Amino acid sequence: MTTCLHPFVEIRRQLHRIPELGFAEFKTQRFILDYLSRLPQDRLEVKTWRTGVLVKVKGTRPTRTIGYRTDMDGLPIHEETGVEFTSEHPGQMHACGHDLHMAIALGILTHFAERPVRDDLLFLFQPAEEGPGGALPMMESEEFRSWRPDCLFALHIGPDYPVGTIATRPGILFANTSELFIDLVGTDGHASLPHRSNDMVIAGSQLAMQLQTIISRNIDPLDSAILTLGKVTIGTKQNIIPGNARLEGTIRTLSMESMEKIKSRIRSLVRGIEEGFECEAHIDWGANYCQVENDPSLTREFMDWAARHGNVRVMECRESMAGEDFGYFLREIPGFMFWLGVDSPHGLHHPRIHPNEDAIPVAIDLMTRWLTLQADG
Ligand SMILES: CC(=O)N[C@@H](CCC[C@H](N)C(=O)O)C(=O)O
Repeated sequence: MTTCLHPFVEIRRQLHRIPELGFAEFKTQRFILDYLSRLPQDRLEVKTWRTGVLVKVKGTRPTRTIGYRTDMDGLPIHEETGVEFTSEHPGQMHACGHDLHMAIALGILTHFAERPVRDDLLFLFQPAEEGPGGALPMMESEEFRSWRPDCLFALHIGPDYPVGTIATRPGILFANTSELFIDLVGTDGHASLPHRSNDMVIAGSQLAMQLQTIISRNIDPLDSAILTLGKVTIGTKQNIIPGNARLEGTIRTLSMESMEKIKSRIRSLVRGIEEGFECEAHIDWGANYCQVENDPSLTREFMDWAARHGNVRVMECRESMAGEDFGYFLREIPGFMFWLGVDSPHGLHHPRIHPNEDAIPVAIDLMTRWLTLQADG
């Protein structure tokens, strides 16, 4: 027996098959452009920027531009869901819901392409959210600046929330982030000659432990901050003293002050390791995202409206220590982001994340009505 899928669930599944990493979303961009070409064209204007897409749906009597943003990229994760629409790209997976985000954006866009409203609507398909960050360069592009919206909205799937629930808060929703890469360089040698080498196993593991003192000893306990080392690479063989160590991680804070303080402590501890172990060190901060700070009054208005007129249950949530480069847009343009409940037993970035697709029509309906309210006044 074949079941008839909701059209945007089908689209989500097609996108799920072709995850691509940041700024390599070539098939994804092609998929979106092909889809757009099948919509009524009379009110659509389409531009590309790198692997992203910008779509304007022209209003009937526009006075402003209402924006909606989705991200596009997948992650370097080997999928283990076992679904029949599993990733066709080995080692790459939509494990952060960007396939759902895009399907929802296309659903909303389709509605307005067929039923225009008074104001212009701008849909941003933004690449590279997972890194190195597409929001900031997209904002700086001529393509964006010439169509800059007056307000901007977005959602992120929330595996911890049931379908039919949305969660958000006025003010900070997502943390400041900074990647962290530290290289230590000592001297390789024979395992039996420690006095003639300079062992980076000892220096690197000392540093890994010392870094964990920063949050517990230097940050106000009532503030929130994280320093996670996700990868440490030292050595090649059990009887070789390795002269290189690489520590890779991420820092999360709810204020720029804490971020600066943590970076300053990292610099000091790394200097201490250089001095104490007579090695050389190099720190690279990688990609940095600013916090997602929801506009307080727009967010409150949305939460009250959704609770009364939406088809959803609305929760006021706590801040998340995840990062999102949507924060760069909200630094300049009023708007908000919210969690869309998708009730997955496995969380974001997990190889078995399995969002409940019933959330897709819920989000399309909710945001179509919210954007209509914004655009028709
Ligand atoms: C929603 C989500 O999971 N976002 C990512 C953003 C990555 C930021 C950056 N590459 C880093 O690792 O610091 C997250 O890991 O929170």
